[in-house]
Amino acid sequence: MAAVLRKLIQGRLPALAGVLCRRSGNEGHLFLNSSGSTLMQPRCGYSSPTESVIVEMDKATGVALLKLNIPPVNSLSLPLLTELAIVLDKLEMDKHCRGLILTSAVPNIFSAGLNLFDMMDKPNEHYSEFWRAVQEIWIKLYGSSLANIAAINGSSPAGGCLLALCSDYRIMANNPHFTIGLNETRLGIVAPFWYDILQWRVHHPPPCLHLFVMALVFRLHVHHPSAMTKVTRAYSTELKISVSYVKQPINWRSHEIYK
Ligand SMILES: CCC/C=C/C(=O)SCCNC(=O)CCNC(=O)[C@H](O)C(C)(C)COP(=O)([O-])OP(=O)([O-])OC[C@H]1O[C@@H](n2cnc3c(N)ncnc32)[C@H](O)[C@@H]1OP(=O)([O-])[O-]
Repeated sequence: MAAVLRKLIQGRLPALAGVLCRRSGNEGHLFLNSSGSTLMQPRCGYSSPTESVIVEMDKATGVALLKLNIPPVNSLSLPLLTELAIVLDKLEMDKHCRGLILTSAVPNIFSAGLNLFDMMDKPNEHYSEFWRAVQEIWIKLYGSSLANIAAINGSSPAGGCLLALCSDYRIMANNPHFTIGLNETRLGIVAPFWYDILQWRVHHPPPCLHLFVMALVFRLHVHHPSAMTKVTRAYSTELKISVSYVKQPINWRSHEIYK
């Protein structure tokens, strides 16, 4: 993974001016608490159970390791989405940061996708706020100037798959028990049309190409390589077109509709 990341971060644009996250000489773990403020901890620090996004910044490489840390399944609740958005903003503005790896601190689970309880028995205002937060994450990850990798170390259905697709590169643990894909249709949830845009980000075949194809076929798992190969061939034309759009920056004005 280190080699992949090194390759990806080559050519990273000079860091943005301004550092939102002020650091002392004590580089190491950076935690974001529920109020959005950061707490510096020594490199060998540990995460408090209440920290939902843990950031371990490696000063030598400029790579931040982001670990989702909401047991039992890292479901994307409004607070978690909000925290993640704040972390991404801070890293984007951190002149030391050149790339990030998104992974999970919860064993066997990357993310169970959107928190189902945020999508039921709530007032309409909540749904608006929740969906806005979902789209913010997509826009921030998709539009990030940092090289970003999803290290998928567990199951990653639905919105978890979205996080992976937003990244520049995906690496998934080879475990037959880990599943990934768009299962939300079973719940009556239709993937938004902007999911299509994610195909533009798919490059570096075959791993992320496989993942993209998985997003197109319902409940196809990574450990079915022969099925994957067939589907990949079937979509090869579309994928070639997609590659030309890789890293296409977001035009915020034209995406007003998503806000
Ligand atoms: C943007 C595009 C559109 C996206 C749409 C979506 O993402 S829609 C979302 C589509 N996502 C899904 O449909 C996810 C479906 N979930 C799964 O496939 C499995 O839970 C698993 C493979 C993630 C983990 O398997 P496992 O055997 O390791 O664990 P387990 O199954 O025993 O669950 C442990 C606890 O977590 C709870 N919980 C789980 N998910 C969610 C959730 N999303 N939310 C809230 N809670 C959730 C579960 O109820 C249980 O709670 P309990 O009873 O202990 O109080």
